[in-house]
Amino acid sequence: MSDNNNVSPGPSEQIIVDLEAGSEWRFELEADENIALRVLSPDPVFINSEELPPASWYPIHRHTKGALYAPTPARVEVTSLPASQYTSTSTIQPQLLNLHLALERTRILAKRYLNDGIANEDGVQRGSRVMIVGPPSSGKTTVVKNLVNLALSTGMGWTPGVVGLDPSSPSNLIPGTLSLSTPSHPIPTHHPAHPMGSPPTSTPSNMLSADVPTIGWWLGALEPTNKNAEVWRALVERMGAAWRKRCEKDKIALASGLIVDTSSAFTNPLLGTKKDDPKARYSLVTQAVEAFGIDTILVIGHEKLHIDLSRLSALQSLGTVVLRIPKSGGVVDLDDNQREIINNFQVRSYFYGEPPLPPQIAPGGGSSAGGAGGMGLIGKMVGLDGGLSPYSFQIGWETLVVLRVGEENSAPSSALPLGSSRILSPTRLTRVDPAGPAHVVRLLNTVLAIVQITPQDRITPAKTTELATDGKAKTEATDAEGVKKETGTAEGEAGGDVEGEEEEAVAEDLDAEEVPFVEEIGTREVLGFIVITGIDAQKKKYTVLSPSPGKLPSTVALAGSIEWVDSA
Ligand SMILES: Nc1ncnc2c1ncn2[C@@H]1O[C@H](COP(=O)(O)OP(=O)(O)OP(=O)(O)O)[C@@H](O)[C@H]1O
Repeated sequence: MSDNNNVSPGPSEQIIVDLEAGSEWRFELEADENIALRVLSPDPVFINSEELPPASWYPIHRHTKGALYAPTPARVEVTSLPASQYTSTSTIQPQLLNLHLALERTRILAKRYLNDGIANEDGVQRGSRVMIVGPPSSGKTTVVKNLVNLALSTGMGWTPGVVGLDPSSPSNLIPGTLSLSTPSHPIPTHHPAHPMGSPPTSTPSNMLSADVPTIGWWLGALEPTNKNAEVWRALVERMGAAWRKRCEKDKIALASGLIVDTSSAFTNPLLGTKKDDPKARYSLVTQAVEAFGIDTILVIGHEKLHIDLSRLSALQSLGTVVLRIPKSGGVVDLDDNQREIINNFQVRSYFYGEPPLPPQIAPGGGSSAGGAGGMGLIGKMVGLDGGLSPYSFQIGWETLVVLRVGEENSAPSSALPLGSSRILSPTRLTRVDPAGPAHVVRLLNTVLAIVQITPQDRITPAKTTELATDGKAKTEATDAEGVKKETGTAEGEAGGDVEGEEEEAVAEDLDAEEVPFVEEIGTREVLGFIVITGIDAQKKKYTVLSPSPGKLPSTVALAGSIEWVDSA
């Protein structure tokens, strides 16, 4: 590590950072620090393996932590020097590059095999599927991003799948989501909100359409726990199936491989261990390996985890290779407060798009174009996505059907007759009763995931609480056998408000206590997200924020424990 003697004031008070070959310039931006960078030397400089465009300004927003990497001596101009910055020659970039080369070899062999039928002596038939695991703040997401950007920079046209199994730092959606995306261009590092790409743009037809095509599934919590493990398992199964389906149709996706980011909860050996198999260890890791066909697990740092996973018989029988890579010395340990700030930022940019450039770093050449009182930068700025215009409207309690998924949301067992126990599906749906005051208050500021409903998803009212022969009370949701045939399309019935006008109730037969949908809708991919920003108990209406004007694509929504208050 070296101190600031690599930083010097340049001509006309430029701030210059000189990087020696193979070194990193690391920075941590505080809440009031926004910077822009430009490369002055001829050789390339990288940020998370994306090459900085030569001579253009590259803005980096407040709260971002990261590093520039220079393989050869480089000179970079910075608009202002962050309070926390230093250079270091201890970088893991060479290890990441070696990994990338190994993955690239597999991709090329797989492509030859899939396109031209040319077999290879290693028997490679598809791109590698790699899962990164490690403790909190070990640099998992950063490693994923580097490997993805390295693959996307080769010019080979790869479209690697990126799986976000870390709902606390979701790739390109909002906290509480699991995602599968297929970026096709190197992903920039302008702000900490979306490490794997720009937030979705607002289009009425599909709220998840984005620079990076993404499918999302809603866990509604920031990490897997023993309570939501069954919902997690169901979601991961579905994600694995979505990736398999994609690969069946798309040989390039199959050859490009898959890179999976995981929750730090995966390091807990007992996470998801079931009562009927108490000896199982790392059961959610094994399940993800099976669901996605993972062939390589990369453990960051953590020696014991590496040994544990290498010895796990379930992984050995699947033939999964477990490798260990060093933790970068630059990784910043984020505290709860910083995580909360980033999570809020993620939700905000889902609705509002990229934040506008702060006046100090907006282009403007000294004019006021950069904003009131802004100095403005002279020179070209890299192209940025614009802001989005979300839309707020009111919708009736009866129109928006809010559901919760999972066992933990059902009534407490203490409410059952003495000596009874209930048998519940772990992914059962519970309708949030809008008339129950406690429920309604709990929904304020709640983020909801919208799910698509088809007529086949509707069922007749659930049969409930029948007494089993042993005298125990048994509660079951009605399953698809009870499908009620209806004629109209879901879209025709389930609409959101257009320009503030409230729609009629979805279906008159909705009883607040019953969930008239098959359980499977609780774990299917989501169409987008809304937030309940207000509740009018007298008029029985919610005020919701939606990313785009017009009809909601469905009025069935899943709640979780994710809340958001716009504090920007
Ligand atoms: N070499 C580096 N120099 C400076 N900052 C870095 C470096 N590597 C990673 N960081 C920063 O450290 C922070 C934590 O890294 P990252 O999010 O990749 O870790 P993680 O293991 O995925 O965290 P989580 O606990 O959320 O799962 C991020 O803000 C990241 O940008």
